Amino acid sequence: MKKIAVLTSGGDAPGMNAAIRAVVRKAKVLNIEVIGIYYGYQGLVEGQMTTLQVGDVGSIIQRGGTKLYSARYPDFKQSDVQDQAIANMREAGIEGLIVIGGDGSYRGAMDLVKKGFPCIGIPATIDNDVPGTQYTIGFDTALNTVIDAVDKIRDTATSHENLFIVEVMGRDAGDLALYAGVAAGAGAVIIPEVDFCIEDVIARIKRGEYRGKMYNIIIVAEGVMSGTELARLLKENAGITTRVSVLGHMQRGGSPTGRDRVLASQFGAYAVEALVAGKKGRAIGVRNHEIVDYDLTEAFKKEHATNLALYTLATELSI
Ligand SMILES: Nc1ncnc2c1ncn2[C@@H]1O[C@H](COP(=O)(O)OP(=O)(O)O)[C@@H](O)[C@H]1O
Ligand SMILES: O=P(O)(O)OC[C@H]1O[C@](O)(COP(=O)(O)O)[C@@H](O)[C@@H]1O
Ligand SMILES: [Mg+2]
Repeated sequence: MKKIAVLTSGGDAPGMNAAIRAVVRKAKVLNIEVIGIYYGYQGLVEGQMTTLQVGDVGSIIQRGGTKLYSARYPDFKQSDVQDQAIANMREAGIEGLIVIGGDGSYRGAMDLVKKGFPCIGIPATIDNDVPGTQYTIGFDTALNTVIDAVDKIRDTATSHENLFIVEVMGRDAGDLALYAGVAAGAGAVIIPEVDFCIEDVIARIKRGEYRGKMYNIIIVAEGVMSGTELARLLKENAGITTRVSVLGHMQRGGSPTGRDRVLASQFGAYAVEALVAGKKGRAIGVRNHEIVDYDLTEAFKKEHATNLALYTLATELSI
């Protein structure tokens, strides 16, 4: 293999740049040229690409976002659009593609594999919702961003004895909300993987009040409902007044944590090795500290499993 390409797709995640850097540098070690595709699948179809030299990925390991830009490009579900992407890559002499993204991006990659073009997926999304890997690039950074935000909200919540609802991203997954809830000591965590019961939330708040807790912080994952909706339910069902803080896209930004940088570096290098070894339609992941590869379809056909033991712990520790 003499020439490969790399792109970033879907929601950006801190650490994507570190993964791009690792791909380019590992490829250099193996004497392989790397083409960077701009704007994810859209750029692939429109032929927006450039050669990435070792120096082009200098000083990006510490930066959030993605140097290659990203896009959501629904047209990529169309077979003829995918054919165009493959034609562009073949014309440019590209023999394999590394896709850095989430479950949606993996579907696109698998379609290319089915059409005979080798692809490897690197999981990068703050949602941590890619089945088959315990962690995705960006999750740890986003988690620390949420923890920092909740810590700050706690300062004002305690000072004014207010009850706060913090709405956290994650699409249909509750990992970000759950891990942040444990790490920031939230009074309650509401995630899509556990049936929602307004009475339970109210009981939790009342129990806190009974033991003298005059403020509270409830973390709700966006996949369950919005913070505003939860505020309305608490008001209507128990007359409880809350303030709502929607953290929004700040959760996707910032300099990646050490953990995300290391993971991204390992994933990037491993993906290049996998392509060179002739693998195709494989997803890279981490399981019990070991970097592994597995069937790409497993990453979007299976359900993402959150850590329910951690949920139990969260409820136990926030009595
Ligand atoms: N079923 C699909 N078939 C082909 N391409 C897809 C499919 N789903 C998503 N994609 C491509 O992957 C891109 C990113 O997917 P998205 O779900 O938005 O983000 P993520 O990859 O982070 O989960 C989409 O904009 C689209 O170009
Ligand atoms: O910025 P957008 O396009 O509104 O997307 C918001 C979504 O993107 C995310 O930040 C990341 O999701 P993906 O990794 O699937 O792209 C989700 O947490 C959130 O629901
Ligand atoms: Mg996704």
